[in-house]
Amino acid sequence: MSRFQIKVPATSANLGPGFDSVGIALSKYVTLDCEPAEAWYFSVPEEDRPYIPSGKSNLIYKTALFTAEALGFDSLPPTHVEMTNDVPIARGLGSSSTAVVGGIELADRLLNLELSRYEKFKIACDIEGHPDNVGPAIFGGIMVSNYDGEQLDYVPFTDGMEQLTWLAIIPDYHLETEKARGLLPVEIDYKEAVNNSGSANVLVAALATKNWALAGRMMQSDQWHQPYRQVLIPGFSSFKEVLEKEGSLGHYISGAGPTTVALFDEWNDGKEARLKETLSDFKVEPLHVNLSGVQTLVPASEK
Ligand SMILES: Nc1ncnc2c1ncn2[C@@H]1O[C@H](COP(=O)(O)OP(=O)(O)OP(=O)(O)O)[C@@H](O)[C@H]1O
Ligand SMILES: N[C@@H](CCO)C(=O)O
Repeated sequence: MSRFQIKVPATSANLGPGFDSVGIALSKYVTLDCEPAEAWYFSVPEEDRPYIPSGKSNLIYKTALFTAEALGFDSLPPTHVEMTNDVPIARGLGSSSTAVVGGIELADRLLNLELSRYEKFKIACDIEGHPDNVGPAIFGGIMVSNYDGEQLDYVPFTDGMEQLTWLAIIPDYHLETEKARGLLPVEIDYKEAVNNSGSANVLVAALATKNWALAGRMMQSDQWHQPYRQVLIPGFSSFKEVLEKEGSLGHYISGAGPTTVALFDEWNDGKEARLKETLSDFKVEPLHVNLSGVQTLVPASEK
């Protein structure tokens, strides 16, 4: 085995009413530089060490082993994985998906599995439970998908996405997905569900036909999860006025939160400077679509 590098994009899930079903890959990355070693070891950036273990309890390793075992192998060649992480942990930008998708890619490479993207997606869904983050992290672009525990149906699309800016408004605290899911109701009224499903359908049709203004409006119409989760995001109710003043088409809680993402079809330095000043309690980062999904790169000297 030679040295190689795996690069996995961040993702933003739900996009409002596309709950557990719609997601986009964005221009922030976890990079894993891998080389043969005597024993498994993950070099984790200092600020992430309280949350990401360096040994075999690391989610990347656990996922790689799960993948290997699912394919009939009982071990993986020991590897030193040096992680560079630009995807903040537990902020709603798909950090756990970067680990899951990175782990599958790692097993694929170490054991020459040559899994298809569909096979990787299926394994990732079995681990993550829902497809909306792992799908775009594997394929890039926007992914619309459904997984019922057995059947995985999906439609990726990328057309026209490059022109959009997805502004991430990132608080400086963690919110674990498990906690944010714990706030959701067990049941929902039939009429309300029909209405929510209608909003999600219009969201997807608007994205597919590049009707960005309508897509933005639908992002804000969500009633599946945002009304229940807003309480965990101080300041969320004040974003609308601030963002609309700068021409935002709509905004939503990214994944399980606490990051909010706002959609812009026109972006410039002036908007960025003003929003950074107004939203100074948050890290404000303009992001763009990632079109490739996860990639493995082998240095020319190792080929
Ligand atoms: N690079 C990584 N390597 C290993 N484990 C990671 C990595 N990044 C995240 N994790 C694991 O995933 C957990 C965070 O997952 P969680 O689902 O709560 O948040 P998220 O994926 O960032 O948010 P969301 O799913 O809403 O987008 C961390 O506590 C850690 O256990
Ligand atoms: N769809 C998921 C994304 C976070 O993993 C949620 O909102 O809980």
